[in-house]
Amino acid sequence: MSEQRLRIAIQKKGRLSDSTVKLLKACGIKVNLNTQRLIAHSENMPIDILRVRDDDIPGLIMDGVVDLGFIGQNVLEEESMMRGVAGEATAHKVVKELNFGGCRFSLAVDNDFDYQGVQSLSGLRIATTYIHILKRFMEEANVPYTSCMLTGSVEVAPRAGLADAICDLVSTGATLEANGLKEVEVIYRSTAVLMQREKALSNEKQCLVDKLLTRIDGVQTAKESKYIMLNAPKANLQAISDLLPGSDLPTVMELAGSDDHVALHVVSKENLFWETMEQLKVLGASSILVLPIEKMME
Ligand SMILES: Nc1ncnc2c1ncn2[C@@H]1O[C@H](COP(=O)(O)OP(=O)(O)OP(=O)(O)O)[C@@H](O)[C@H]1O
Ligand SMILES: O=P(O)(O)OC[C@H]1O[C@H](OP(=O)(O)OP(=O)(O)O)[C@H](O)[C@@H]1O
Ligand SMILES: [Mg+2]
Repeated sequence: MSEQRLRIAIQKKGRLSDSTVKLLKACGIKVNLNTQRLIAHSENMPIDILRVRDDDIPGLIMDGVVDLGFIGQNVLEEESMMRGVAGEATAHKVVKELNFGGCRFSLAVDNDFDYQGVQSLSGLRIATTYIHILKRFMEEANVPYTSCMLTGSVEVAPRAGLADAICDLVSTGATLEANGLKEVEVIYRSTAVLMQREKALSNEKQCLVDKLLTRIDGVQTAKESKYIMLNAPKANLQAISDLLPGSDLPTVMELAGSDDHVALHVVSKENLFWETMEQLKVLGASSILVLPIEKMME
């Protein structure tokens, strides 16, 4: 691997992989990730993509072996605490928060457990993957407990008799429900982030990182924005514009053959909900189109 090429670590297979690969592609990085190879070289930029288990990504950045890494904040936090205890290097920079991988790290117990607050867990055994984040929470709450470290299938621990409670990642809550568990305490909220090694990069590499960060902003803003087109009666133009969420100034255009209606186009920073569309309709708007935006640069 050449020192001149930017090294980016991504999760090989799992919850973050698809969104990360999609983001890299949307940023214009051409790379063939259809093979099983650990390292993939971009065809159009001096970038190498390393595909590893997510647990390994923070360490690779903290040891300066890799320049950038896409990782869940929960894994980053856990690794930082673990290395802190072991006296190992933890320095890094979080250079971008990402709009995927959103989840919470929560305590959960059996549905029939009489939970009266975190004190109810006193002296019990809690299964988790992220033992340090759990430890910090329980110490702050001053509740003694025993931890049981499991790297997967944490939700089955109570039924299997391995633990009395669990602390695991939750998004929809479907996995908890399927295992007869209820969420009782959210102890950490996480999204995916882009992290960079602490030691300065060469000018060329840093320029490339800056370009990538601008492109990520462009992709993320575009994803949250919509291009809205509609026809509106001139009499209600102001009322209609006021209803459009977080929008820039609209473009108003003549409609061929109509004296009392105009076409209105606007980029909105938020999605347009059905309720708002119905209100627009009441104000006389018609032919309302809400279109996705692929890229943006402001
Ligand atoms: N249900 C979820 N919804 C959204 N994001 C999630 C969810 N579960 C986990 N995540 C986020 O995605 C990250 C990766 O989750 P995943 O389940 O793929 O990890 P893993 O099984 O540890 O993978 P690996 O094999 O790479 O170690 C988590 O650390 C968390 O930040
Ligand atoms: O609240 P939910 O939407 O049900 O999501 C929560 C589940 O998602 C994650 O696991 P994942 O499905 O990624 O599989 P894994 O256990 O193999 O990591 C997490 O570890 C939970 O088990
Ligand atoms: Mg993992």
